[in-house]
Parts: sequence; C-alpha cells; structure tokens
Amino acid sequence: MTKLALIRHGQSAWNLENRFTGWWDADLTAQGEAEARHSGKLLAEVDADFRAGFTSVQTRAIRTMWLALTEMKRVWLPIEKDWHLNERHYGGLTGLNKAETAAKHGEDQVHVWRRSYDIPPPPLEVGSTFDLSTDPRYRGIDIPNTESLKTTLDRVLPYWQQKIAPGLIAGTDTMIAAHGNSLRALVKHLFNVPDETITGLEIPTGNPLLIELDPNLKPVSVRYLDAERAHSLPDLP
Ligand SMILES: O=C(O)[C@H](O)COP(=O)(O)O
Repeated sequence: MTKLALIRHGQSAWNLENRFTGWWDADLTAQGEAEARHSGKLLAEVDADFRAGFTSVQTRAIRTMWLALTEMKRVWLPIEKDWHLNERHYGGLTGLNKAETAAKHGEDQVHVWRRSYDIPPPPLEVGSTFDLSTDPRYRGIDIPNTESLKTTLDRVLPYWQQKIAPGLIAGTDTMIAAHGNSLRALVKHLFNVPDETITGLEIPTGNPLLIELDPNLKPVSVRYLDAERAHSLPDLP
C-alpha cells in the first residue's frame, strides 16, 4: 500500500488572530512551528518511505514542510511548490476578523461564506491592501479574486491528477503540506464525500492525516497521527 500524508500547516499568525487568511501569506507562530516539528516527529515513526513532497507557494505550508522534514531527517526530499495547492482565496473577507465579521453580518452568513460548498465570499476589491496581483510568485497567473470550496477543488484536482497521483500509483510514499480548504478538497475527492457533508470535515493544524491507498488510489485506511488532537474522519469509500 502506498502512503499519503496530508499535513495542514501549523498555526499561523492569522489563525491566532482569527482573521480570514486565504491567499495572504501569514507566517507560522511559534506554536505553529512546534506543531510542524511535532508532525515531523510523528511522521518519522510511521512505517513509510516518504520520497516526494508537495506544498503550496505560501510560507506557512512551505515552512511546515521544512520543519517536518528536518525532524524526519529528510530535507533531501524533492519538494514541488505550486499555487494550485494554495488555501482557498477568501476574497473580500481577507484580513477581516472572523468574530467581528459574524457580529456585523450574522453567524449564519459567515457560516455560509466559510462552509457552504459552492457559494464564494464577495470578491476582493481591485487595489485592496490584500491584492496579490503584483506578487512575483504569481507572475503570469490569473489569480482568483474569491473562491468557494468547489472552485478550489476545480484547481486542486488537475494538479493532483497530473503531478501527484502518478507518483503514488508508481508506489511513492508522498507528503503534502497545504491548507484547511485545499486539503479538504482533496479529501472530498479521495473519499467521495458528498457536497453536503464535506463542509463538516475539519482538519486540525499540524496533525498529519495518514492515508493508505491501493493501486487505484482508493483509500484503504485513514488516521490522524496525533490521536489526542484528532477530529472526525471521513468514511472509507
Ligand atoms: O484561510 C483561512 O482563514 C483559514 O486557513 C481557513 O479558514 P476557514 O476555517 O474559515 O475555512
């Protein structure tokens, strides 16, 4: 069985401040760094031979991968960074405090923006402080101004199929360090989770989700490595 480890980055500065983050490049907090190292310690104990890694182009995911690999003594792994694994773009909500936004627009509206499958938040205004169109890492990329979980899946999936799946089919144990919603999209695909229930899946920061895949990439087992910080798991397909 091939092993796939999905790691949501450790706590970021904006997770701590409870701000909508999306594509904004918030870095890890000291606690986030500790969570990333702990992920690496847990992964080092797994009976696996990780030989490939993928991250987004966002600092918190990249550094989570580095810190985990350092603990695993595997900094030599080839790592591919790609924006297709970025967090879901939070549009015009980027930078706002989640609790203040709920107080202003109501809990129900904020829940729709955060957890509906196909309703995106309002778009980011052109010229906003959080506009990343001049960021060199996105040169030549038609960056979105908002995304739902559905449109996130629409860009994660081709990348998975073209870049990640072939290695897994060939038997390469693989790590992905990414984000709450890009990983949620991937789990939806792998476990055939229906649109209505995927939004209930919460992946904790810095707790690797270890999935064993058969040669058709069908999951045959799934568990969080840190059982004490585990959340509910999707049913096996
Ligand atoms: O982008 C963010 O703010 C978080 O990474 C994920 O946020 P969510 O829990 O609102 O999906």
